[in-house]
Amino acid sequence: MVETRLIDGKAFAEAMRARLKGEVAAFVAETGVTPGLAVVLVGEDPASAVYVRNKGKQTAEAGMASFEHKLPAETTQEEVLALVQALNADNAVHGILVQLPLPAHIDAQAVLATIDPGKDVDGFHVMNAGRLAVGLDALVPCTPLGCVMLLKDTLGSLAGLEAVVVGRSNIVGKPLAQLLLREDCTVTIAHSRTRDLPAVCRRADILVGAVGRPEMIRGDWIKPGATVIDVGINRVEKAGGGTRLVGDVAFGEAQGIAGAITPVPGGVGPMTIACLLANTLTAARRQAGRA
Ligand SMILES: Nc1nc2c(c(=O)[nH]1)N[C@@H](CN(C=O)c1ccc(C(=O)N[C@@H](CCC(=O)O)C(=O)O)cc1)CN2
Repeated sequence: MVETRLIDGKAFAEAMRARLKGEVAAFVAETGVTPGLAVVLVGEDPASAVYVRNKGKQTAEAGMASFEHKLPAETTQEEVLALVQALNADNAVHGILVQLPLPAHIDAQAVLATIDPGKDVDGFHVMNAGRLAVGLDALVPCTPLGCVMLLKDTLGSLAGLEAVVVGRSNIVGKPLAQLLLREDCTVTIAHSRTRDLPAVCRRADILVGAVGRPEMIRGDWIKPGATVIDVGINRVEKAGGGTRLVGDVAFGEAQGIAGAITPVPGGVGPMTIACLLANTLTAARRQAGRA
């Protein structure tokens, strides 16, 4: 039986935001420029509306300017592209984020491709994905960046560790694999067609769940002592009515097996917005020629 340590992403993100607030104040004093983040929300998805509200609030708390653009669900692709182009040209805006998912009639790839790569604080533009893949400086997707920060804080050096990322999305799985490779891990990306997924997971010193399937990764898939990062945020029905959030990992079963694990909520989720603020400051520094 292993004693399982809880990785407190909420506390880590709070400390990071406090640090960033100081760095933003120093940047403003030095340059006279206030970093600005524009967030575009299309439609009325309730979870997205909460995330966008929190982004605006935390951006302002960090001393940065927040520009929110809320568009109705029936907005056309051309209208979204025109807004992104206007934000690209706006000198007060250093970071642009289009909240995902977009309504089905909008081609998300076309929208992401229109964002100026220097203002792409989500790191989803192919230019940033490519730069990350070949080891050049890039704006890095926020959730994977947050995962690696928590891992390094928990484990120190990640060099030589066997990492298994379950999930191959462009937003989390693929960029996270690139970041872990950059940390000299031996990386496997597993997915729905992987043969004997439990056996692949059992090899992992670092096991990441990023599939969006509630509690799919069971306790007996975890190698004793492994560090488990749960990126899943799944809302499920509670037995007595109402809903609760669970991750992609069966958290209760992981107790006594994993060496350390991120909870849901309060693990990886809060790191996403903290890293977004960090990317916005990085983008502003680069645009001001200070990085
Ligand atoms: N353009 C983007 N769209 C989306 C991203 C993204 O990084 N860029 N990620 C997710 C949503 N997301 C941010 O946008 C996000 C998700 C979760 C959290 C978070 O703090 N979660 C809390 C629980 C929140 C709750 O109660 O529902 C936690 O895990 O503790 C922050 C941001 C998809 N879209």
